[in-house]
Amino acid sequence: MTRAAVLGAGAWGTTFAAVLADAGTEVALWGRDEDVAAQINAERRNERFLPGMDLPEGIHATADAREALSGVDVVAVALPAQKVRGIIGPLADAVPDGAVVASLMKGIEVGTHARMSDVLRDVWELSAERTLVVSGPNLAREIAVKQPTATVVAGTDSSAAEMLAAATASSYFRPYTNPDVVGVELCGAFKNVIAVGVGVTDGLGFGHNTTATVITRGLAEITRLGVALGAHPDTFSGLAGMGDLIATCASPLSRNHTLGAHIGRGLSLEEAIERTGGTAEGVQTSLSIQELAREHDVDVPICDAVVAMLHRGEPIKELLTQLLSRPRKAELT
Ligand SMILES: NC(=O)c1ccc[n+]([C@@H]2O[C@H](COP(=O)([O-])OP(=O)(O)OC[C@H]3O[C@@H](n4cnc5c(N)ncnc54)[C@H](O)[C@@H]3O)[C@@H](O)[C@H]2O)c1
Ligand SMILES: O=P(O)(O)OC[C@H](O)CO
Repeated sequence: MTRAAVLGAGAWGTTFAAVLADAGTEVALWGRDEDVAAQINAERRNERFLPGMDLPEGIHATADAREALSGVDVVAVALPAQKVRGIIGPLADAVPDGAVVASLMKGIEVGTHARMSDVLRDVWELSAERTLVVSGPNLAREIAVKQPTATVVAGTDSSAAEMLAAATASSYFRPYTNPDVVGVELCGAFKNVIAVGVGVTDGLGFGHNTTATVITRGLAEITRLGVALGAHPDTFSGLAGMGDLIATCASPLSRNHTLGAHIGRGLSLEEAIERTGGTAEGVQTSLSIQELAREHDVDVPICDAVVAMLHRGEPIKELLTQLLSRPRKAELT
């Protein structure tokens, strides 16, 4: 039987632990809060991060990360993207030599512009073959009640990706493998920025035409940057690309979408973060994406508008006018 450790007992880490347990994988879930771990073990609930959701029996929660990591075949990391480097650094010697390590995170590190799998590789000195990414249309609260969904397990070593896919597959969770780590990971991070943008237009009271426009042109931005970074063009129309964009931009469960809607209704960034709760990665990742795009000479006007709104407090209506009055261009380039 495969043994897994999940680091991070927030909404997604807890849900992913349930996915592993339901697939027959033995799973230890690490969270820093002892009360959260105690409640998961005693009541099969994580009321702080996943209120109202029942968890399966097979999860052993602990506040001791070294205990969670001991003897596992798979390590899955679900921590806030901007904090993960500092949190996992001290655990480097506790990661078993042969274990594959998967990033479940959807962000790009500010300053370094590193994708999360690169942060894991850097901090834990992992080979590319041992490092995986899981990303797709995966809203935690839907999966926690076993609503059917699919995801992508990306890895350069197909046998490692297949191992994690087998360790997560169940009657409600269908993993596909993909060798395009760069593309899958960029999709997961960049879609959060686009979801903030769609949330803003919702908050302004605009309808489905606007939503569809931002999603579609957002996908064009993600694809342009991804291809410039060496990703496979087909990844962007797949589950991690279009699939996750639809889920995140359409659902009120998305923290990024919700945060954008608060901004569109006139809240400040601080108020929006407070009201949203949980980790809305698009806020900081918008800065990294904008800088990455500049480095690679890629045009990302929606991302630019999100950065201007969130981080420079520029008026939304003026930014919209600027977006719509840019020089016209052909859709196909
Ligand atoms: N929630 C989802 O539906 C979902 C789905 C797919 C991917 N993701 C991604 O997973 C990642 C985690 O998201 P989440 O939804 O679980 O976030 P969350 O806000 O629900 O949980 C964050 C977790 O990180 C822990 N944490 C924060 N700071 C810490 C520190 N200094 N030391 C130790 N632990 C710390 C918190 O205690 C909590 O357990 C993000 O990158 C997100 O984009 C989320
Ligand atoms: O709640 P969000 O906005 O972090 O989105 C959650 C997942 O990434 C959706 O796939």
